[in-house]
Amino acid sequence: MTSRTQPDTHPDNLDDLVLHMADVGVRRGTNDLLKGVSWSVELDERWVVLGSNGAGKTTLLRLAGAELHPSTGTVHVLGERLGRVNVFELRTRIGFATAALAGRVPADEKVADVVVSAGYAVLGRWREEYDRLDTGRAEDLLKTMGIAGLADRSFGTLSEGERKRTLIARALMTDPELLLLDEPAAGLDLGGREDLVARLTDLALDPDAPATVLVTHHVEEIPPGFTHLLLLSSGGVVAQGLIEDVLTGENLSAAFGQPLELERSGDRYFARRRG
Ligand SMILES: Nc1ncnc2c1ncn2[C@@H]1O[C@H](COP(=O)(O)OP(=O)(O)OP(=O)(O)O)[C@@H](O)[C@H]1O
Repeated sequence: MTSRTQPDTHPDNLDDLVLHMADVGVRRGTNDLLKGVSWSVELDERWVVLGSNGAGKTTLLRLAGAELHPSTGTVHVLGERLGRVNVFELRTRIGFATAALAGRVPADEKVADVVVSAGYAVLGRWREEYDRLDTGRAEDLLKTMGIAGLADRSFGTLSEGERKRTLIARALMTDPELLLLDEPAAGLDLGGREDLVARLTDLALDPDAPATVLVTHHVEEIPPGFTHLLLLSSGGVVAQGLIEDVLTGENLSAAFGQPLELERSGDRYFARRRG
């Protein structure tokens, strides 16, 4: 089992680290949602967080998004320690695309406005005046995500895949220093998934793109270009490090609690139960 050297509690290279967690636990009642998690993400890294239902992936991402505080241990996000920083300011530097956010977008909101309103940290355009630079950037992002033609449609009329792409465009609108994507391919059909994987690969390979963390249940959804993998199980880290080192049948079997074999085809991965 491969594991990167665990970071210290007080890293001296904090400036190069987008995320740094040291021996982090999140406890609710008697449940440990996360325990003993130590993890760091550098500026140019693109991480996949993989694990079964209930493994703690969303909890980990919410810590990274400064939406949650740890019960134990320390979390630094963009050099700021949670608990000692104004999280409202910190969140403006983070792009976060989640299904929970999709549920809060008003159904009659125009797609272009869902994206552009991120600059004002609001959902639902009201009286803000957006300048030409903002609307131009929103148009470019919709184009990058392949949905420029939907700019005037209302969000409620979009398919699942179109909604996911709109929310990724919104997450990128503020030019964030950290991009967090929670199960971006969940609910997509095969074509939609493959299209999204290709777009996320383009993003991963763009040297100007922010450090990115993508949560998924499926190795098939790992976009080529992503560099690192953290495997979670029952709130703990099974393995972490470079994808080519960490993504093995042995580690997957440990993370998902059953004998799994992994196949690699080109730069994509496939997994199935052994035997
Ligand atoms: N407030 C809470 N109180 C108690 N348990 C909680 C609370 N919030 C989450 N949990 C539990 O913590 C565990 C981890 O949840 P989390 O949403 O982080 O998992 P996940 O890996 O994202 O799961 P999924 O893949 O199903 O979305 C789950 O078993 C969940 O039921």
